[in-house]
Amino acid sequence: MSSNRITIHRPDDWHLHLRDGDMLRAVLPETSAHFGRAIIMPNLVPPVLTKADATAYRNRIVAALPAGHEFTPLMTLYLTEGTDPDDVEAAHKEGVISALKLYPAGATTNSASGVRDFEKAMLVLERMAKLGIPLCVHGEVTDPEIDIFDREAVFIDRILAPLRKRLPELRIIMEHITTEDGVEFVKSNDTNVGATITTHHLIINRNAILVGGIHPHMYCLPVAKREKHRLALRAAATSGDARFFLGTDSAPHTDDRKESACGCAGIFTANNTVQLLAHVFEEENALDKLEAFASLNGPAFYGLPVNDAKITLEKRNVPASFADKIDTKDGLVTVFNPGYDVYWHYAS
Ligand SMILES: NC(=O)N[C@@H](CC(=O)O)C(=O)O
Ligand SMILES: [Zn+2]
Ligand SMILES: [Zn+2]
Repeated sequence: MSSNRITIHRPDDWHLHLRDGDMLRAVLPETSAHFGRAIIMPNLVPPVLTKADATAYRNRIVAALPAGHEFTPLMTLYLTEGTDPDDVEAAHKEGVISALKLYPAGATTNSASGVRDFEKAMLVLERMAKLGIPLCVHGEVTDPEIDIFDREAVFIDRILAPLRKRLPELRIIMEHITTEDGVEFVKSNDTNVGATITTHHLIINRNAILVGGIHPHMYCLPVAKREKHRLALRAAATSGDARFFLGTDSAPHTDDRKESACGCAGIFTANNTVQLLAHVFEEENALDKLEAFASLNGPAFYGLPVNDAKITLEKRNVPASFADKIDTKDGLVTVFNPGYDVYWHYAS
């Protein structure tokens, strides 16, 4: 493979926020232009709770797809203490859902209906383990005494490790890992545990949020950590280890809600992720591992085929240009800016 040109199977996004209504219509094309499939997060207001909710949401997504875009939304249900195991089983057997999503109550955007008492979710989790339905986890504790930079590591110790012991057959994806602890936890388990890694957590550390002023467009949850953690994430993503795969966590919020006294968490990367990843993997001398991370490991974990289509990226001596804002009827959404030019383009 020449280091200036790379052909890979079309990528998928294993963690994506599309929202609904006007926002959905504005952001969906930015994903469907690049990705074959995406795991669609259920944290709408109100959340996607049942098979019927997921079916209706999937139909709204498909209806919003631009002509000519080939894209399959993979739906999830939002796990609550009231989730009905029989509804989950029916949604799985009818092919409506690909996973359930666990939000500790209060951990992140629209997580108020999440789980407080994990005992109350055990019946559903046991059914999922039996049926092989994966659990996507937002892995942060919400205990106010725990420092925000420690919340992922503490979640692993308090919640995830005990859950693994209790239900070793449950397939778990630690979403958007941000720490060396997350990487080590995945590696110390078998193939029933995987993790998604975002584009932005491979690029920024916490300085990007706080140095030289406060940068609301660099704020997401879990919050970016110190540099050693970014390096651990880079090593995991570029290792080829099948348990690590791309989940952009592209999460649109309008500028007025980000640039505020209490700004929302979420970074939008749908439209520049693929080119940014080529840049990152080249920096790590690992372009040959890009396909595993973006296109192969995710489908393997979810038991799905790899996309037939291929894409070719090439490095040119002119920078790629990306929209820096997405125009929506709700307002502008700022796109993640890595702070440098990227020379990777789709080959025409
Ligand atoms: N990642 C974020 O900072 N925000 C996500 C929620 C989430 O994935 O935790 C969102 O819905 O905006
Ligand atoms: Zn999350
Ligand atoms: Zn998310």
